[in-house]
This record gives sequence, C-alpha cells and structure tokens, in this order.
Amino acid sequence: MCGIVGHVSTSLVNQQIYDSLLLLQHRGQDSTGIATAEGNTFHMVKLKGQVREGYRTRDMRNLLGNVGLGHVRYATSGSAKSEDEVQPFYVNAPYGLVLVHNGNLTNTRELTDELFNIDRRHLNSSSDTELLLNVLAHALQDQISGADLTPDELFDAVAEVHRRVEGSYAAITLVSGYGMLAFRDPFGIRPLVLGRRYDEAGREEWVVASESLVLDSGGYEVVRDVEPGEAIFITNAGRMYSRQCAEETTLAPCSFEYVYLARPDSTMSGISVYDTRLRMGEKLARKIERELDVSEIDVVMPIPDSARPAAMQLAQTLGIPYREGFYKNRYVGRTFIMPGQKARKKSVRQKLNALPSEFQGKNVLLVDDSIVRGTTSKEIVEMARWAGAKKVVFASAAPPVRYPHVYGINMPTRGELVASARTVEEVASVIGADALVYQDVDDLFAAITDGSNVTQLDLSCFTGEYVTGTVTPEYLAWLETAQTS
Ligand SMILES: O=P(O)(O)OC[C@H]1O[C@H](OP(=O)(O)OP(=O)(O)O)[C@H](O)[C@@H]1O
Ligand SMILES: NC(=O)CC[C@H](N)C(=O)O
Ligand SMILES: [Mg+2]
Repeated sequence: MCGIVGHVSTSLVNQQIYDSLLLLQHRGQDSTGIATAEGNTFHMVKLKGQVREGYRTRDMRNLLGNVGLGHVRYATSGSAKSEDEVQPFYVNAPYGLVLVHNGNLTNTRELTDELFNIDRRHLNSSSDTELLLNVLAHALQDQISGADLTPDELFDAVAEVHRRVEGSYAAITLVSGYGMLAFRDPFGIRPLVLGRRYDEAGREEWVVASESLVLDSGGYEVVRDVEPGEAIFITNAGRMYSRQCAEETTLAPCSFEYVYLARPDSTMSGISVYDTRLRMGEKLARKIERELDVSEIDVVMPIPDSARPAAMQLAQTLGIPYREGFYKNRYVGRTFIMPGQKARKKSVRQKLNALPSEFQGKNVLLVDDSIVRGTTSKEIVEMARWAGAKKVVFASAAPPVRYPHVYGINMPTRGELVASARTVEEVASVIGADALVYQDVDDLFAAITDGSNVTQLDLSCFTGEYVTGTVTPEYLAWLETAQTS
C-alpha cells in the first residue's frame, strides 16, 4: 500500500509535500518521490528508502512551483528494489503528465500487451503504475480536440481508464500547464480524501491525500472523500471541477486499511480508524469470553504498535489489566511492509523487546491486529515464554488471512499465509501459542461499518471473494509465480 498526496497551493509547495509524505510514511517505506510543476516545467526527485533520510536540502530547493504531488511506495507490483519503479512516473505527451498511484492493477498482462502492440507505447519497467499512466495518456491523447484542454476532456479520459483498467487505483496526476487531476477506481478500494484551506488573502488551497491525518495536520478542512469512480480536477489557479466518470460504482473500501494499514487518527469513508479498532477489540473480547476461561488470564498485552487500540478495549471489556510488556524501538519501521522475509524476521527481534517483570509467572493474552505470515506472532510468543510467561494465549483482531490480497497489499501467495491451509489449532501450534482466537468475519465487518453509510467492504484476504469480480483462479496462479520481491 502506498501513500499519495497532491497539493495545489498559492505559494511554494515543496515543504508541504515533504510534510505530508512524512505523515504517510507508515504506508510505504521502499522509496519516495516528489514532483512539482513550475509553469510548464516539472521538477522531480525520486529516492530509495524513507522520507527523512532521503531528501536533501538541495533536492527540496529545486522542487519549485505551487502545484505538486508526492508518493511513498510499498511495492505490490514489479520489484521493491528497482530504481525504475520509484514513483512518480512521467510521460511527455500529451502535455506532460506525472502520476502517483496507490493500489494494484489486476489486468497488467493484458494492458502490457495492448499498450505495446496496439497503442505503440513504450514501457520501461514492470510497474503497474507505469501502465496506468500510459493508459491515461493514451486516452487523453484521443480526447484532445481544441487548443485548450477542458475538464471534460480529462474526465472522458478517466472514463476510458475505468473501462480498460481492472484492480485498485487511487491516483493523482499533474497535467503540465493545466493543473492536478485525482481519481479513484469504481469500487473505491484505496482511499483518497479531498481537503481545502484558505491562504491569508482568502484564496483556496487544495490537497488530496490517502489519509485525512494529512489534512488535519496541514490545517485543511475535510471537504469529502473522492467518490469511487469520480475524478477531480483542480486548475493551477485553484479552480475545482469534478465529475463521476464510471458507468457503475460500488463503494467497497479495503478492510485491511482499518485493520492495519491506516493510522488510527485517520477517517476514511466517514469511518474513524481508531473507533473501528476499539470496536474490533470489543467484539473480539466477546468471542474470547465464549471460547476461553477468562478468569485464568492475568494480563492483556498489545503487540505494538497497530494492536494498541483493539487490545486496550479488549482488556477493558474483559475487565483484565492492560499492560505493555513489549517495548518497541521506534527507529525500526513497520516490519510487515518490508520487502523480503529475512528482513521482516530480523526486524521483529530488533523492534520489540520483552520486559520480564510483566511476564514472570503470568498467563498472558497477547493481542495483535492481524496474523499474516505469522512472522511477528511466532517470535513474540517465543519472547513471551523466554520472559517467563506461564501460559501464552494469542488473539487476532482480524480473522484468519487465508487468501492473497491483490488490491495493493503485498500478500500475493497462499503459501506465505500461515492460515491459508491450516485450522486455527494448527496455526496456534505453528506460532507456539497455548490457544488462539481469531475475530469472526461478520464481527470485523460490523466493527468497520457500524454507524456508517458503508454497506460493502473488500474482505477478500479473509473470504476469497474479490469485489471487482475480475480476479480469476488463473490470475491468482500466475501471481504466485510473478511475486513481488
Ligand atoms: O503475521 P505477520 O506477517 O508478521 O504480519 C502481521 C504483523 O505485521 C504488522 O506489524 P508491523 O510491525 O508491520 O507494524 P506495526 O508496528 O504498525 O504494528 C501487524 O501489525 C502484525 O503485527
Ligand atoms: N502499494 C501500492 O499502492 C503500490 C503501487 C504500485 N502497485 C507499485 O507497486 O508501485
Ligand atoms: Mg504489528
């Protein structure tokens, strides 16, 4: 999952983009890039690694202009290591376009073939984002009629993107000389929110971003989410246009955003991530009450960071003390989104350390937001025992992850998923826990949607049902071989 942001401002935008990307760092750590538009010229800086270590003062100084966009990447297509796949992507025609993308396309093979053999467009990487940009550029080229580009021509091009492209995409594009275009796939799988503020002269400044916390911190009001299938165009002068560009839309946001990916202080589709995690904790507590003898549990502990709100609420619901027995090194990034199993495994130990005084002679209930590959939980259970725990019970605030996630989270092969071909008891034994309780899918659904207008979610990694309806067994088999590294 990546983080994207675009700003249309009345003053230099480089620092704002940098600040926004820092706030979105939890969505991707592989690489980052910023592009700005100064008149008809794009300035662009792309780097491997994270925002804080990457950008130098001289990079920032060159990023001139009042309009720009940025990206933090967590690779889901192609390779995390490839320099050629760092976003933004650029094409010089029509007009000059740069694009950032969060999501994952599922018809990349067909698009690659069509773009080369029919549209005669050159592709220089195996990134699906490069495909998305080229489909958009080709469609826009077909739309241009007069000397000046109109919002409707841009929106018609997005409509063509919706017709050709399958999968998930929240994207932001700069159109040289004109402005910034943002659009979201017809299922709204990946998030995108629009914000506005006023400068000292009362002029509008706009932002679109993956998460609302970017808006909060920049002093923007949340205007609304970009609707599924909708496109928004903001001119360089700050005039905003929008249009629904898809023939049919169904809002089905990715449930994994609420489980793990998004920051708790963000709100997506009108649903607070933090409140969702509290509700997940409460529902999981009820299930634990039904399945285990709760009086035997001495303490509830979260696996930092993402499990904290759920574990806190779970402990309160059960009336059991909540303790923090694992201490986290804040300088190690998120382990799940690191490329490569070796790095992930090493990082869990570097990242978390157990405090023996909290474990000695106790029956502990460890709560994590999810168990995906089982890398974290296996190490954690071992550490809890080493620290002196008598009994280690594990609870996952998400249901078993049994199916590949094809919409922008890197879990493409069933073989990697610890729960894919195992019963709950078998997973418990793999991770070394005395007992294991998973959230039910219905409870997760209710925890996310309760009190909101959202009636559908992408729950595919838990259920195997893919909302776009275009994910075939043949595609999933191909994915296993074309795995991102
Ligand atoms: O079963 P696994 O494959 O290990 O994946 C699941 C773990 O990975 C994530 O933590 P991560 O360290 O990425 O981030 P966090 O600090 O936000 O919890 C998630 O919160 C789980 O703890
Ligand atoms: N996680 C994402 O959104 C990744 C975007 C794109 N698929 C890439 O791999 O670069
Ligand atoms: Mg975690």
